[in-house]
Amino acid sequence: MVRLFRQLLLLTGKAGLARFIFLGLLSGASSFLFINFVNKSVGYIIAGHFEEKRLQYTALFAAVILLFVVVRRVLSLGLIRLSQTLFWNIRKQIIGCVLNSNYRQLFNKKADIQAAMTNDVNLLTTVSLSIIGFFTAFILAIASLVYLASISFVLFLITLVVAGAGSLVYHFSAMNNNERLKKGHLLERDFFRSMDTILDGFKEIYMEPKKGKAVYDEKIKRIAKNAYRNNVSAFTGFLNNQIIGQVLFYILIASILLFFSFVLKIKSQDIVSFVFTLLYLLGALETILTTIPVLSRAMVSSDRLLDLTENLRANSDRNRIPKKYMTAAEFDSIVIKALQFKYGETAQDFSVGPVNFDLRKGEVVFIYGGNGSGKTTFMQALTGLHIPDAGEIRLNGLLVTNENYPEYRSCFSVVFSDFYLFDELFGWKNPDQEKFLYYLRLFELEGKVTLEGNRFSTTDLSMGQRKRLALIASLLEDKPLLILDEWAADQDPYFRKKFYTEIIPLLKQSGITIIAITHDDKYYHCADRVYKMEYGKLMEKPVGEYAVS
Ligand SMILES: Nc1ncnc2c1ncn2[C@@H]1O[C@H](COP(=O)(O)OP(=O)(O)OP(=O)(O)O)[C@@H](O)[C@H]1O
Repeated sequence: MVRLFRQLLLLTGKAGLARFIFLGLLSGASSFLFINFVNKSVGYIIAGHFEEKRLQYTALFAAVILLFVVVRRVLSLGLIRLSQTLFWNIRKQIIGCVLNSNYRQLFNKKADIQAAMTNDVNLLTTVSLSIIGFFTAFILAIASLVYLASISFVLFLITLVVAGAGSLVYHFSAMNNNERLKKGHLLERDFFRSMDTILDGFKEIYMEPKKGKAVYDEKIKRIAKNAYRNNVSAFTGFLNNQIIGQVLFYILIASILLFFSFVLKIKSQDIVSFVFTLLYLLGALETILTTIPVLSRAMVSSDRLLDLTENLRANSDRNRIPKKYMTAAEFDSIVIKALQFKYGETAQDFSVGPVNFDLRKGEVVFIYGGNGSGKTTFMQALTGLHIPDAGEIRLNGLLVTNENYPEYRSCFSVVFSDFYLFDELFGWKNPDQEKFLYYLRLFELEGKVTLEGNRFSTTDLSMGQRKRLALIASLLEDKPLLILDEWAADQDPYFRKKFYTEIIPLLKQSGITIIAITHDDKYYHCADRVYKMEYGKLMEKPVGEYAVS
């Protein structure tokens, strides 16, 4: 609650919040004034001298209705704006944190982020709209209680005892319900995970519907069943509370009419006013009680959102935009000493290193090795995607540290084996069209794709062509180092030959330094140096071994 309040305060500022509170008070006051005028009018009507008050009360009713409309309009507009600002601010904040977060940490948080972006943010913003009703009802309830005390203090005390008993029941059951709501959120996250499995693996499911049925039966159905049970008991708990609250009030009203009015000898006019105000109080309490479950869910959502942003921030590696980009001409060397990287903490977790490795300007280096030997892991540690656990990296003699990692990473263009082909050259406003056309010819994609502004006309290409386009996009970035992870694996034999024997020498000639992970031993002679990765250890192999036979 406090965290949510702080978040709101950040958005509204102190003056803005004071304005909302003032308007909320006015809104509650206008509702209370209305009841008060109704009560008074009824009193005058019962007493038989309403005629002389008719004009005065016409004006008072008109004024209070006008006040109600104006205050509600201003308050509603303010809250709609606030809820939309909250909605987009939280989304932007989360995306900002995602963009700044550590690659390894982010990997495990996909489902959490998706659930937060859809469920939690939506809930939080819709609840901010129901706050008007809640706040007005709250003020009305307080004012009604004060009014009740002024009519009959004894009846007021009895009302307080009944309200207190209702609140206690509510409080204890709400704690259980909130736990259930938290569990509901966890189930929602599991649901998103399974949804991802279905959407990402749809090709495989389409080919073998048994897979889809198994995911449906074993995951979706189980989650739905658990979520159904959990949510039904949470909401039943809230509804039961509501019913208990209402029944207590009905008993109170009936007791006042049938019993207390005679025992306490209260004037019939006061009894009418008391019961009338009690009915209004009941309405206000009903609004409060129905809004509380939504508020509780919003509180859980807001806690989850704040936990997520705090967690993302804590794991941020401040992946800022580099202050300076190195050109190919400026690049001289990368020297790596005793680099080590380990996934996780246990003895079973795979590790790479210690690796000693150096790379000079314009070199072409190939790395090969069995599946799972650690080639990609090494490449990810070399490029700064994974931060090494030990050892040092020097770029042009300068030690790479946490402070200059962004500049270091920006020296590499990478085409990952599981690359993502952006349909726009994001971050490059005016790409060099001539260079693009040159590469398009070189990679034999002419007539297949064009560059419109910085957007590709299409990315609906074959896998091999998509990889060629991804490489072109990387080359347009003009980085000194090019890293390729099994790039040629999807190319046909003709283009594979062209890639190793023509394209790589051309790129080398233009000053680009290349590291390629490759299983194409037929072309290892095209490299200046060849390394083998085995169980996380990198060993240099003589290139002569791979001379063309
Ligand atoms: N995200 C990860 N978390 C934990 N361990 C991982 C992760 N990714 C890979 N590994 C482990 O690291 C080892 C090396 O994986 P890596 O991808 O580096 O191998 P590779 O040599 O590139 O293999 P391939 O030729 O199959 O692509 C694997 O055996 C795997 O157990």
